[in-house]
Amino acid sequence: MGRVTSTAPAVEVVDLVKRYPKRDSNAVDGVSFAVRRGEVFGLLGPNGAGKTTTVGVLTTRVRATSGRAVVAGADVAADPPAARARLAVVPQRPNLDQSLTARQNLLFHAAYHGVGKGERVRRADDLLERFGLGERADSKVDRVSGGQAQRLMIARALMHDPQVLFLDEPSTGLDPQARLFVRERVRDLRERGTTVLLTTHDMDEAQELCDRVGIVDHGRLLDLDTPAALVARHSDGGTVEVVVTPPEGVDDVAGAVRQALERVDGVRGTDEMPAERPAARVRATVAGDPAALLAPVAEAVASTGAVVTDVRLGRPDLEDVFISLTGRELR
Ligand SMILES: Nc1ncnc2c1ncn2[C@@H]1O[C@H](COP(=O)(O)OP(=O)(O)OP(=O)(O)O)[C@@H](O)[C@H]1O
Repeated sequence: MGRVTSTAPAVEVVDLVKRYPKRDSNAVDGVSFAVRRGEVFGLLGPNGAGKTTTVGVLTTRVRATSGRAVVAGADVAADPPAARARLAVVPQRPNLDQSLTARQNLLFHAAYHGVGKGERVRRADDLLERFGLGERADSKVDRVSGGQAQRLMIARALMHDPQVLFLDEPSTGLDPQARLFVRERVRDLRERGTTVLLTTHDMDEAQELCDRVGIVDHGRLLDLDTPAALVARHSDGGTVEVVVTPPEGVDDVAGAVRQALERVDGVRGTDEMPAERPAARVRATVAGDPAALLAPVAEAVASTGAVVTDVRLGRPDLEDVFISLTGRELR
């Protein structure tokens, strides 16, 4: 299939609104964003934020109340078949055909999308191999594990060579190993130039996988940028935690260390944390990057005569961004 060669975005959403019947608020409440071609883009938000509904509209499964959505140049409302030919979706819940083998699931999907016979067989072999399903190719799907089913759904989605792949909560419910495998496959797809739009409520997944992340809550897009830029914009600072051994004859080493740390430029405050006596653990809340304060913190501790035996940096992440934007935790 011919690829779109212009610089038009892979996905474009303008003022999208979806209100389900008999609901008194919008599930998607005026969302606009664009995904670049070749990008891995994440929608990050808690359950009920409107991520699945947004993907539903983009994949022609949900009809928008208003607004516009375009995938690989096809307007999803005006020309759903064109959109469906250029996109693929891996839904949250498994929807494989249980009566078919793994290979048959792939072949039927490709046949439905009009891929010729020789090409279907070639693609199925290639994808079964890439997704580590070679040995499972001729097993009935009801015998495969949850992780294998997820891999098979992604492989199936790729059978018609989509330009944009939608992954709805790709690693929810998977064990750590299966999760890792899915993440590696998403990175492969990026290298191959496939645009990926994924939804997640897992900030580690968003931070690790996505070139850019849109933070959604209550149907609204609160901010959108690279994970690093979001963190820089919405969370200032982190923590430096030190474990210290007191010098001979000092009873309140924690108090002395806290006093010394509070005089360090960039330290906003300190707390004493539980520790095994006679060691003490003190956490300093700092402005900016905590790594930049390592040297002055070490110096301040040394000035008390205590010896540092452990240091831990607490760097801000997308969870802090979410809290800063909404006042609530993501999970
Ligand atoms: N078919 C439906 N009919 C009525 N309300 C719905 C329907 N689907 C979703 N909703 C509601 O729309 C809102 C957004 O749900 P949506 O599933 O899009 O959120 P989400 O961020 O994807 O969360 P999840 O990860 O739980 O799917 C929620 O309040 C949900 O209850």
